Amino acid sequence: MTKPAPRLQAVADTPLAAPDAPAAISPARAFIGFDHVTVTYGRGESATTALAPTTLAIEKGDFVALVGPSGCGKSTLLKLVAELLKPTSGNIFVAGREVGAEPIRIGMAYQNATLLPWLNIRDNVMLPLKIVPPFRARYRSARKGEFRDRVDALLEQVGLAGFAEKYPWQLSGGMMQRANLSRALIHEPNLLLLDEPFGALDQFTREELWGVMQDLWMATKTTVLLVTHDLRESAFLANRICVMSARPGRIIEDRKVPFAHPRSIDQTYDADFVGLTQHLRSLIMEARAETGSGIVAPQHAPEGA
Ligand SMILES: Nc1ncnc2c1ncn2[C@@H]1O[C@H](COP(=O)(O)OP(=O)(O)OP(=O)(O)O)[C@@H](O)[C@H]1O
Repeated sequence: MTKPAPRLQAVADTPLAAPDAPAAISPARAFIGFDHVTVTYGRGESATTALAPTTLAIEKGDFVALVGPSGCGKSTLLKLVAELLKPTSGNIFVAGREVGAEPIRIGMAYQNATLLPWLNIRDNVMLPLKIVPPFRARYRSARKGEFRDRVDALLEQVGLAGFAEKYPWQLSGGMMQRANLSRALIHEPNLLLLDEPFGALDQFTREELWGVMQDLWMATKTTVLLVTHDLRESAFLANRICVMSARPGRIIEDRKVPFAHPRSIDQTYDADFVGLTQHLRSLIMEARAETGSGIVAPQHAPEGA
């Protein structure tokens, strides 16, 4: 079995280079860049510092997984990128500009599929095309047939062929998440933000959707930021994993995942793969132990183990 990588101590807001650390680039030149960003919620005695000074540079086309103890600031980081939250200090860059300077197309999917119950699946998935420029103008100029074909093609790609006319309540949880992912991707986002989108699914459905997500990412090469508690999921999908400390969160390790895509579920039981997830787990266990807080999802044991 491959030896787990050595534990790395981070002493500043920039993590020490892991053996497979991505090349260092300046946040201002990155596709997504965090430059000494902090977040404190509230004020005075009720203030909670969620994010300690964090510097991070994500390149276009990266699939980055954010893992760490519960409450360490992973979702906070996603909200900053989506401009749902402003940093308390520091600068955030998107596509080489200050966040918000030039809007980019963002797709989002969360743990609970937020499909509108009164729309069928096709109309749910079509929604961003009605709202987001430049598609909005084309939708108004009666290109609906073209968009309908586009939605149906994507539904087929995610395994929902024949379900376009169904309503969300007629689908299983896994099917709803397939539709949710389709809606997040239909408008060809430059950036996909995923906050535990597979967290509520059973293991087999989750693994199926990892395959769907991997295929979609390989086809589109959209930049993805995935928050997950499932370390196997992070190592299956991402080409880069950032591990965060307990709150106030900071990145304590930033490493490339050394396995070529496409990856198979069987591969996740290989010694190298298990070594990587064990290493991530030990980092998070140590981070949790520092504060006595946080929840780490158990690793899935190999079948028959
Ligand atoms: N609006 C808010 N007001 C006050 N505190 C908040 C707010 N949002 C988040 N927090 C706190 O900030 C910290 C980080 O929250 P965040 O949701 O980013 O963590 P997380 O790593 O995504 O957690 P989990 O893995 O459990 O989903 C937590 O302690 C949380 O309680």
